[in-house]
Amino acid sequence: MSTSTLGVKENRTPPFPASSTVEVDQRNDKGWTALMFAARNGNVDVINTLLEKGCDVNLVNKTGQTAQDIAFFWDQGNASKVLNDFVNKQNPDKQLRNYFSLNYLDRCSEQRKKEDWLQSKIREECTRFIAFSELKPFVVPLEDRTKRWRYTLAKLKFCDVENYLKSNPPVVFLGVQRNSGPESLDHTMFAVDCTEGNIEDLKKCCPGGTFINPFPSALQLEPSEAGIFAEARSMLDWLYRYKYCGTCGSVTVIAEGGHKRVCEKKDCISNKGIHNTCYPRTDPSVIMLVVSPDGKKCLLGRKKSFPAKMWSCLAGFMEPGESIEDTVRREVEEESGVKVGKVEYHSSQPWPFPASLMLGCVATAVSEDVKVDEDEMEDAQWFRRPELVQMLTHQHPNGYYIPPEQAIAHQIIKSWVRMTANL
Ligand SMILES: NC(=O)C1=CN([C@@H]2O[C@H](COP(=O)(O)OP(=O)(O)OC[C@H]3O[C@@H](n4cnc5c(N)ncnc54)[C@H](O)[C@@H]3O)[C@@H](O)[C@H]2O)C=CC1
Ligand SMILES: [Mg+2]
Ligand SMILES: [Mg+2]
Ligand SMILES: [Mg+2]
Ligand SMILES: [Zn+2]
Repeated sequence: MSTSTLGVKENRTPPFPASSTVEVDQRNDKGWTALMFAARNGNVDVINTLLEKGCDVNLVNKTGQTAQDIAFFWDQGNASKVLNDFVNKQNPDKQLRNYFSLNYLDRCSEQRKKEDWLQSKIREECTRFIAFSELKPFVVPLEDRTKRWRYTLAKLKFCDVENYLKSNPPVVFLGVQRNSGPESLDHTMFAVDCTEGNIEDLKKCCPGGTFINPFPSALQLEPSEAGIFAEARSMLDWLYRYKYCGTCGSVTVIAEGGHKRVCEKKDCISNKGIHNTCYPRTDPSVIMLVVSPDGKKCLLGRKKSFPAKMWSCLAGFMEPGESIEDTVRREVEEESGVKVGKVEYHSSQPWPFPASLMLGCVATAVSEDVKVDEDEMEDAQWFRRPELVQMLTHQHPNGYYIPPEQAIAHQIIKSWVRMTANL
């Protein structure tokens, strides 16, 4: 590739005088920064200098690639390493976590069986409670409206929820927030279901506090708390839905800090050995970007329930006895008629509506003809990379777009779009 394709002007203006300053993140007409060019050319010295001068390593060019993506794509090993190390140091979770996956609590599962320990923790001064009403989280709006995230979970004290606890509502032990430093204390965290109480009392303890709709408002929670919300909401939802024994129909009681339901009928078979009717459910689902056999297009669909103009990856629930690969092949063929060969795992995401675990994959199609399942889908179509870039950046001529960055579908699509050089 010639330099002009990358947007470097052939006839440069005279060099800058020694005393002048240059904006370190200056871009050309294709959105390329100096760091991106250095990454393209594997120039580690220039990369290090630019990083020292405080350039923004997270910027993307007009085709959605960061300097890191560019170095990786062009096989610039040393440049990739320098950029990866830098990004990892800046934010160790940035590359690894999907929204709803970042949960900083130590779940301390061994403590759940210790009823005395749980009871003493509930009353401790530094324990915090996250409240829900009808599975809506109690949050505090963030002051700074210019920021990307709008809410933080309200963290209540024992005295704030003491009255609610008297009526014995579902309570879930979520884990312990470990704090380092000599003075700092660990915070034990619980979720409490306040549906039956007077929620106005809570609002008095926490000025500005409000209950928000889990979907889509919870997608505006700070990402560092999204995983705690996911754990708490999926658990409370399970406790709410599974009041009766799945084996004999008797009433069950909540045990082990909310992580188990035990049948009251002593001789019920669910009280002998380990039974999956007693433990919280997780529903594995696959979500996949299907790539055409020539690697140039990918298949997106519109479920009938989607908002107008939004396209996303195909997705579907796993069935018992299926491997992830088999589910991907079956769901893609059911929904679009396209046959899939190779399936590669991308990443996963808890999806707490109510308890899915999305297993993200990239699948290679072995056929292209589309025959849409009209029961589930409104449409399915192949899209080329440039069109996906327009959808990612909300610049598509028809107004088409893909789900927001909080959805794993967005991340899988973005990572595929980035794996090319010449858009
Ligand atoms: N995080 C993301 O980016 C996205 C997540 N999703 C999620 O993926 C999941 C699966 O996708 P779908 O296309 O709806 O699946 P699907 O293609 O299997 O069709 C849904 C149908 O499957 C049946 N079904 C089988 N097992 C089920 C279970 N355990 N729970 C509920 N229904 C079950 C029901 O009849 C339901 O109507 C959903 O939870 C959806 O919310 C879907 C798209 C994007
Ligand atoms: Mg589906
Ligand atoms: Mg399906
Ligand atoms: Mg299905
Ligand atoms: Zn039973």
